[in-house]
Amino acid sequence: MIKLVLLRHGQSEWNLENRFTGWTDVDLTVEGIAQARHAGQLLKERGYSFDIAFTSVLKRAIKTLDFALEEMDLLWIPVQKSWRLNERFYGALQGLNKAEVAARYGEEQVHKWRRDPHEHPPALDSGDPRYPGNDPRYKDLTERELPVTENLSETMNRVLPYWSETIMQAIRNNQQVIIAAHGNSLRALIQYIDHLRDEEVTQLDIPTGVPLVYELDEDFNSVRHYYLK
Ligand SMILES: O=C(O)[C@@H](CO)OP(=O)(O)O
Repeated sequence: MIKLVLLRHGQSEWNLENRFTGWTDVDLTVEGIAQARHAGQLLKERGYSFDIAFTSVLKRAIKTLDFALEEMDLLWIPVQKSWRLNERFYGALQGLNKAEVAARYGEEQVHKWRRDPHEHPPALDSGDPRYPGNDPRYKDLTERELPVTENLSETMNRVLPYWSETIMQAIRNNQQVIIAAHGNSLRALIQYIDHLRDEEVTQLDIPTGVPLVYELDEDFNSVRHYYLK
């Protein structure tokens, strides 16, 4: 039986301020750090250990992983970072307050932007300082790969190659894996692993800093899943 641990980052500064975050590289709050440490303590108490970790190139996920691994005395394991595990790119909404956007465009529209797998948030243009093409960490991405907006289904399209080519390969090599990532990159992965319909993924909200264990059979079919609490 394969046990895969998924961990959404701890509370970030913009979770707290209720702002659309996406690829903005905001830090963890004090509460977020405590959540990450608690996640590591729980994993240790329940006997989990890891051979390799995967995370995004955003510090809220990287630090969450590090705090959790520190609690497990596993800071030494290899960590692979990929932009493919980044949060969904929220386009021109990044930085805006979710309640203020709802007051302006209506709750229904904001709900669609946030949870409809096929709805695009407004795009930003490549001259915008928030355009990732200006950020050295994305210098190896092609223009096609650099997003100006993303819906959940496009997030899934860039998460899945990393899952099937890199992470599944590590699992096949009998490595115990933890993935520390983001609300929407994990939702995309879970939709795929658990064969969720669009309506089901719309209902799925993953809490910050709580380890989510997926048990998979040898063909990577989901058998059951549960949060460690
Ligand atoms: O702002 C974001 O990037 C995400 C995660 O915090 O928000 P939402 O849950 O609205 O998709």
